[in-house]
Amino acid sequence: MQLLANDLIDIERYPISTPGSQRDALLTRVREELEFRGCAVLKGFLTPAGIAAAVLEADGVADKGHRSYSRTNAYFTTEDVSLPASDPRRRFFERSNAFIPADNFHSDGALRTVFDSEGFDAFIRDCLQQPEDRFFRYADPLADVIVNAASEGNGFPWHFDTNNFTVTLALQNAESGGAFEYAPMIRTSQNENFEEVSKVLDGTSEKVISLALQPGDLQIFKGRYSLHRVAPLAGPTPRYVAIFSYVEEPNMVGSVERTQQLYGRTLPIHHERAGQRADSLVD
Ligand SMILES: O=C(O)CCC(=O)C(=O)O
Ligand SMILES: [Fe+2]
Repeated sequence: MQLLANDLIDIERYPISTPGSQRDALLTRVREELEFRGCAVLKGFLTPAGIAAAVLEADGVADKGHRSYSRTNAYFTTEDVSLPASDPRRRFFERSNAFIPADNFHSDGALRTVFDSEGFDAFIRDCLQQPEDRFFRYADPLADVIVNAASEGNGFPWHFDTNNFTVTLALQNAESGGAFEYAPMIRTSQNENFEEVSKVLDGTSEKVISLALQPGDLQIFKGRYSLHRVAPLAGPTPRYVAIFSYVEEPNMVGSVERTQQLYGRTLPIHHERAGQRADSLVD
């Protein structure tokens, strides 16, 4: 049976591809949330049928998730012992999440049916108020559409994203825990703000916001500048979140090191394009 985007997305509530006052009002609300907190949520973006189809798709490829459960710092870099031990670049945490790489999600599956639906990219770009020449899909064939499958344990510890803009679709929650926590706009492309980053890692920052997302919720998030994590979780049910990534530069892919860590493999494109970045943040 062919999946149709209009059955998967609640288009009555979220007419993302229909110009008009309802779409305009939605854009106004989302832009405000993005401006003040670097994050906006569209509750119930997927229909119940959309949630069911996406969970079925994720379950079907869950065994393709890379489960290295490695220790990572907020920057996905290897340890630099020349730095003081307290430096946030030397603070490593355990992960308990596996990423199901993008090449497991096919164009006729639920996730790409939503992602590739007419007007989806344009709506996200409008929300983010990005000019056309500063808004591209992440060109990484292992990472443009992935599922974060987190099982009991530490979740996905504090980190920054390489891609500028992340769009997530919550699909399934664990029995407990797994909140999305973030420190809005804690760094800029000019300033790493290691001091405040350390406070977040220590659990002493007052900047952290916690969101309990429900299956079907769409979240737009500026993850390159906002330190964030999936809080520890418990119970036998994996937490599934689909992630669609966008960047400000064309042709951008993940670094070799990060791709190897997250997906357990790299492709020639990761080596060919190593180091192509618009900024010089750590990663
Ligand atoms: O699963 C989530 O809610 C977000 C995961 C995340 O931060 C990431 O994959 O970079
Ligand atoms: Fe992230």
